[in-house]
Order: sequence, then C-alpha cells, then structure tokens
Amino acid sequence: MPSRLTDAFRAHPVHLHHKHLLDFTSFQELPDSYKWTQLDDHAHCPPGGDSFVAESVPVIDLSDPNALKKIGHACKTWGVFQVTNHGVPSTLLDITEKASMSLFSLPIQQKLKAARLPDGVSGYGVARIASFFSKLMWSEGFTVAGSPLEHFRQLWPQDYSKFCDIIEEYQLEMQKLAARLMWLTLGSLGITREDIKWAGPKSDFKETSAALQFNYYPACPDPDRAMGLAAHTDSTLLTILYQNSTSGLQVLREGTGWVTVPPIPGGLVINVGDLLHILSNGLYPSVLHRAVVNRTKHRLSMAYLYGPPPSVKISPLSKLVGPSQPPLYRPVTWNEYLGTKAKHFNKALSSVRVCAPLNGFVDVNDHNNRVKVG
Ligand SMILES: O=C(O)CCC(=O)C(=O)O
Ligand SMILES: [Fe+2]
Repeated sequence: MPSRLTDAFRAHPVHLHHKHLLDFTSFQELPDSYKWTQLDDHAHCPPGGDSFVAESVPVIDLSDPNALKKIGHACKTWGVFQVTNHGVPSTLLDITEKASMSLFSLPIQQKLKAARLPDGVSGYGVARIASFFSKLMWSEGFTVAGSPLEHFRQLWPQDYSKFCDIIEEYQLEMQKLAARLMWLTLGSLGITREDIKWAGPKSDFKETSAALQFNYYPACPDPDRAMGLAAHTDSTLLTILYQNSTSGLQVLREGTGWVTVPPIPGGLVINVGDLLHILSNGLYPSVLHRAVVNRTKHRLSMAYLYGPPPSVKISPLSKLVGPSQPPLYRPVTWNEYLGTKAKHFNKALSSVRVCAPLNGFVDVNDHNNRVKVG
C-alpha cells in the first residue's frame, strides 16, 4: 500500500547520491566531509564532549496516578520526557532492536536494494535533513511508512515475512501507546474527547498516520567532531523513541544547553513534535534534539513518528485560544506541514505562524538562530 505521507516529499525530493552511504567500518580516521564545526550546525554548537548538567529529563511512570499532571509539566517545561511502565512488552522492544540490527548489518550492496527513492518516504538512506547541511552525518537510516513488505523482500528474500511480522506487531503496540499518550497530554491541557472529533468514534486515534524511523550510528573514530543526526524538531504530534543502551540523544534546554537523555532499561522517550506545538497554541513547545556518536560503541534508535489522519487540519484548539491568547498558527494538514518542513527545515514552524506571541515566548527554532548554546 503506498504511504499516504508520500505526497509531501514529491515537491521536495532529496537527491543524495549513494556514495554518501559509506561503509563506516572502513575508516580509521574521520574524513573531512564528516567534520562538523560551529558554522556547519544550525544550532551553532558542534557535538563536543559531554558537559555536566545537573538537570535531567523527567522520567514518568505511567502507572503513577499523577502521570497526567507530570506529563503536562514535562511538556510545558521540557518538550520531552521518558516513560516507564508503558505496557509495551520488553521482549518486543528487544526483538525489534535485533531485527533492525540485522538490517543495518547487511552488506551495503544489499541495503541499497531497498534504497529510498529521492521523492519517497520508505526505505534505506541518509537522514532526509541531510540536504540542509554541507557536512555528512555519521549515521544511516531506514524508514517504514505503511508496510515494509516490498523492501524487506529485497533485503531478505528468504525470511522477510518473519521481519514483517515483527514490524507489524511493533507498529500496533506503538499505535496503542501513542493514543494513550495523546489523551494524557491533551487531558493535561483540559481537552476532552468531545474536543477532538478526529480521534474517531471510539476516541482511539485509529485513523492517524505514522512512520517508523530506524537510525544506526556506527562507532566513530572522532566523535567530538562528528554529528550523528543534526539538531531538529520532529514534524509529528509526538514521537516515541526507543534507544539502545548507548547514550547519544541530546535535547536543548533553554538557558542550559544540550542535555543528554540517558537510556533507561525498558524506557521510552517521548518528544513533543511541531504539530502538538501548533495544537497547543505553543503551550507545549516542540523539543530541539540531536544525536551525537560514540568512539567505541554503536548506537541504535527506533522512532515512531506519530501524526494525525491525512485530511485533518491541525490548528490551535479553540479551548486554548481567546481574546488574550489569539491563535498563533494557521491550520495545516500533516502532509502540508511535511512539505513546509522539507522546504524550510527548522524555520517551518515560524513559516506557519500567523501572529507574534503575546507572552514573549518564541519558537525554539527562531531562538536557536540567535543564541549560542552548549
Ligand atoms: O537517534 C536518536 O536518538 C534521535 C532520532 C531522531 O531524532 C529521529 O529519528 O527523528
Ligand atoms: Fe527526531
């Protein structure tokens, strides 16, 4: 089944020659094309070493009766949190991690058989945001939007169905968790089931769309100068991210700089995306994040990118706007917004803004162009 997200990228294809997808294991030294400086990074802060930061991203136990309140606070102040007791079986997380490791461990010629087309969404390739940077990122990726069947047949002609089953089960579990998190997040804003008609007759967000993004970051000979995945916000409502036991995810904390989100066993990271930022009229700002790499250990992450049904226009919720809080953003569908992001990247959110905020709050990405962090 063709992905409904595909249309968004037709107008902005990413033409990246496969020479960019290198066999990372062959390098003893970091090639110049992978050396990032302050100027190469829109966030004006090259990867660098870990600095000590006292603050840490909230960890919320979903079985805690105060989870809703804690999620609201985390969304408002961080735009990111980790969840435990989320109901996704740890065996499924392990199996899916192993399946994606099998994928990235295939010979490069085999992986290229499932290469993402320039105007496509699914398949193997470099990060889509790579086209906005002159330096290369130390990572490879695989995106699944809809069914992975065709690509998996290319990758594993003999046992593709086993891998398809794993992905399908993972997608189902993520869908359930995403719907639960949506109600917790919206509930923390005082939004009820009557306010979100597009959640469907059973309020289960069954018609929403999503993509799965697998990222692989090989061990790197010069991690302080390499970039795994450059700073960006996700164009989602929310993202559910699983990371293996190697740390690398960092989020930008206002006034502090980059804060590492440490992997916790069985934990999942939840990012507020740009569409939730719009829906909440800026009350829950999307989080700027990036991935750095490691000298000795590879890193793997699996991001479930969760958005609304394709035809739904996302705009600030009417309960959250009023005479003193005018709507800050114009209505957009997910596809429209992905097209805007493909063109404007980190300026996408400001490009759909219709009015300056009254409370002095600025979009993280605007901010990011003025402030040096780190
Ligand atoms: O690898 C990570 O931790 C970050 C991945 C990510 O931000 C993404 O896929 O959008
Ligand atoms: Fe991301």
